[in-house]
Amino acid sequence: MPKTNLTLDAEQAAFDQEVADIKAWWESTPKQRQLKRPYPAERIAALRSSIKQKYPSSDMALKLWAQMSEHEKNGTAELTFGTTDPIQAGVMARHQQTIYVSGALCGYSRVSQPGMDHADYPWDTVPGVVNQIFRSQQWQDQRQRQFRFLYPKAERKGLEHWDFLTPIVADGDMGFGGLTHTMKMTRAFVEAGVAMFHLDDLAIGTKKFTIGEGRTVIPTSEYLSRLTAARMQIDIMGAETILMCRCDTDHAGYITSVIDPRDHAYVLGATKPVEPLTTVLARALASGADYLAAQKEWIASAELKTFDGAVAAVGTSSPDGVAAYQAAIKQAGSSTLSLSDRRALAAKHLPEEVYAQLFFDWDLSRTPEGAYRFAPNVDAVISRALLAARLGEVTWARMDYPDPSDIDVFHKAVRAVHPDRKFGFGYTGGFDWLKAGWTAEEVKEFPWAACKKYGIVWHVQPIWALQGFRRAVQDFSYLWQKGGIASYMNEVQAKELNTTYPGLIARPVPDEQDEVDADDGAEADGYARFRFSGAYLADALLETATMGVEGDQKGLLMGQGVVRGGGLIRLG
Ligand SMILES: C[C@](O)(C(=O)O)[C@H](CC(=O)O)C(=O)O
Repeated sequence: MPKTNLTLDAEQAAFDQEVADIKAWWESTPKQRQLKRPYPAERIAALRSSIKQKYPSSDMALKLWAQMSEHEKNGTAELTFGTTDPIQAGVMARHQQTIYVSGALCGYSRVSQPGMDHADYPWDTVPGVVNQIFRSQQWQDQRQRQFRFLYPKAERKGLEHWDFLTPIVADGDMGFGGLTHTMKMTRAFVEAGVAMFHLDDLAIGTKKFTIGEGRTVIPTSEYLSRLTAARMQIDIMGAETILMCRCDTDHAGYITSVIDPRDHAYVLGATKPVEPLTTVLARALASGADYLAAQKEWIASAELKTFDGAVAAVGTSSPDGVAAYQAAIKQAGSSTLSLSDRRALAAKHLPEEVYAQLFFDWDLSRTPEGAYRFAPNVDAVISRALLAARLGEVTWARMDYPDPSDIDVFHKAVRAVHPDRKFGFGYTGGFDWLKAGWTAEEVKEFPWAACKKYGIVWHVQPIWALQGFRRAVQDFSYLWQKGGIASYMNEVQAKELNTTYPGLIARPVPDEQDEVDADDGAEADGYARFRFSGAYLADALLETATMGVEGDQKGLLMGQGVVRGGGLIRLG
């Protein structure tokens, strides 16, 4: 017995309509048109549930997209920083257009078991923090709105009016597992209200670059599948959520697999017939020898090189053969050539006796975890970013070091193919710009110059709450310890009571000015505190909820008359 009344014809018609709607949506805006999905609309329609939902994430994404487009047009940029705290996020609304929820910060402080930036917390941790911040933004927005409507129209123009609904950009790290983890995380982000999140190409469980061990990335094909999984989930939800394709290949030290020929040019192998590294390391461990020293010694003995490097080294006696090889791989599309294609071209272009001396073995240098050694250059990052660009609207090449040449070459190369591309840029806490070759003047101008020159419209200092907030807390803790309540009163309270933070103004509603002026000082102070706490929103809610209650009972229900003027909505 069928369990639904839907006829086959009606089911098909609804499906066909859905497919047509999806196709029209994908063609409807430049934001959508730049995406080139590897799957058809029919697939997405079939993967959807029949209940259509609308997500605030779409509103926030479109708002962010408009902000970034405006920056791009005007040669300006958004500068934000990382936080995980709703209160800080609310204050940021004054000068920032976006909020960044950093994975490193979440792992440090928003989990039951804190740790460093290793992305080893559950996949729903960052979406959970985004959700909390987004709800608090909505509350701030609601509180401000109600406060504003305590004033008649003419007087509202004297009040500061902030946009608390600041689009949230979040750290999706490497998607936290297999593709279905990535989809679940994506769904959680969309449901949480995120405007944009980034996904990178780091390997799962090996994010440890912040302690200098070298990053491990995944093959290009796996990175693209990861991004596709996220895009697909966003499409299934019919959302506008922006996907930022972050690439961490710059200076990565390892790659998990060599399944994708597009990575082969950068994989290192032993060019001497040495023992496998794993054998040497196992022996060192068994004998109690220094593991790192054994590894270092092995690396020196293996003379690690890329295959092209090995060809160049062995071919010093045959510069013509090497040049012919290099020309051949260039002609064949160097960045996509597999190792066996390269070997065949080396055999063809090097003299026989030179080719016979060529030794290259990338298995010998695999780590005990099975990863291959990797030596990518900026071209590798460009190739990945170009392939990823069709799946996400914004690009970020995460760099360990602000190398002026890499920054320049990377952005120009991607823009040469996608002239309208928007980029994000992250500053790590340890960037030493002057050491990297920038002048003080260039550093000062960087955020704005980078927009005009490269289209970098969104800049983030992700870990401000580690460096900047720590500093602020230290300063205050010293002040409080030394100066007690007097310094609190002068340095904190006095400034805050005069704050212009919308809706937290210690200012009475105009109609009641006289009443307050007539009050004795204590009451007036109480009134100010009442405003400061923002309690008027609760009073307005109570007042509205008790509108049907008569006479004296009303005062009781509303809590000893605390509502005095606080909740009355004046529309004028
Ligand atoms: C942005 C980042 O992913 C983060 O977790 O905040 C980190 C920050 C950092 O290490 O400085 C990153 O860039 O990987």
